Amino acid sequence: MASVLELTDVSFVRNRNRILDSISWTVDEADRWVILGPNGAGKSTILQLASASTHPTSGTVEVLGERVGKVDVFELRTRIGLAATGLARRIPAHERVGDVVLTAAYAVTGRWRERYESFDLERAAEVMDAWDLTELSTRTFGTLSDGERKRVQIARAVMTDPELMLLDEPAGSLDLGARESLLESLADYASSSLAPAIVMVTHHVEEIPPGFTHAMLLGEGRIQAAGPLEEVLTDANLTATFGVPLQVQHEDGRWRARAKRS
Ligand SMILES: Nc1ncnc2c1ncn2[C@@H]1O[C@H](COP(=O)(O)OP(=O)(O)OP(=O)(O)O)[C@@H](O)[C@H]1O
Repeated sequence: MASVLELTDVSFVRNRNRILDSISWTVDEADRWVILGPNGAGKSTILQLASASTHPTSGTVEVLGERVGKVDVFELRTRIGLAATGLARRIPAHERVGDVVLTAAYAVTGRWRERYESFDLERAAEVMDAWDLTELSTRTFGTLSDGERKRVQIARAVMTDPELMLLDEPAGSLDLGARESLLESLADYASSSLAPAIVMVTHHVEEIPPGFTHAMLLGEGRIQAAGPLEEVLTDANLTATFGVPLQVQHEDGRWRARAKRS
């Protein structure tokens, strides 16, 4: 099985702060990973490295077989789907939903003079249908609810058929109904043999979509545990990572965690 992402002994230091420390991690093409950890653990920084948006201070990052630092990152980024809040902030509020998805074909936000081919238009329609956005296609991005915006961001990332999909807290700030419906869509997407490798950052085990295969627990910039979900999501590992006694349950493909009663 080919690896799509390989971090070898990666450290990332900013303002003398060691944000990531000696991270070695491999993602294979059939993997669906979740990265869990407390605030400030370094989760989003790992996604920035994986999306070739930044370089490690030491160690090496290989994305889709290309070594970051030795390759044209603009070309490489077109092969990566990224749905993150920072990116969503760059989408103009007046942009129509259909155009937010379509403009991913040119890796731009804000439709201008690009000439779209009929296959771009067909692909955008297909993706909007799969992510329940067809009825919203003429609405402007600024008028959408948080849940709808998350869907649009993911659809935009899916649009270019990426070889690696990176999702930063896709269910963060969603109400229960919006969360459940998004998780269902993510589970459908993840279950397709055509879907790329997926790495999703979250704070909550409840947000792990059914069908995800692996977990990394990150604490203070270090990997606390990484591997198949069932091996990693144990009471002991979650307790050590989040610093409170936790009890984890797994039922019907979903995970739950709560404080252990003494
Ligand atoms: N450019 C920077 N300079 C200094 N510190 C930084 C920089 N970027 C990130 N940090 C710090 O690195 C740590 C990890 O940040 P990161 O956003 O990766 O964590 P996270 O696990 O995604 O957090 P959260 O769950 O709160 O989103 C934080 O303490 C953050 O303040």
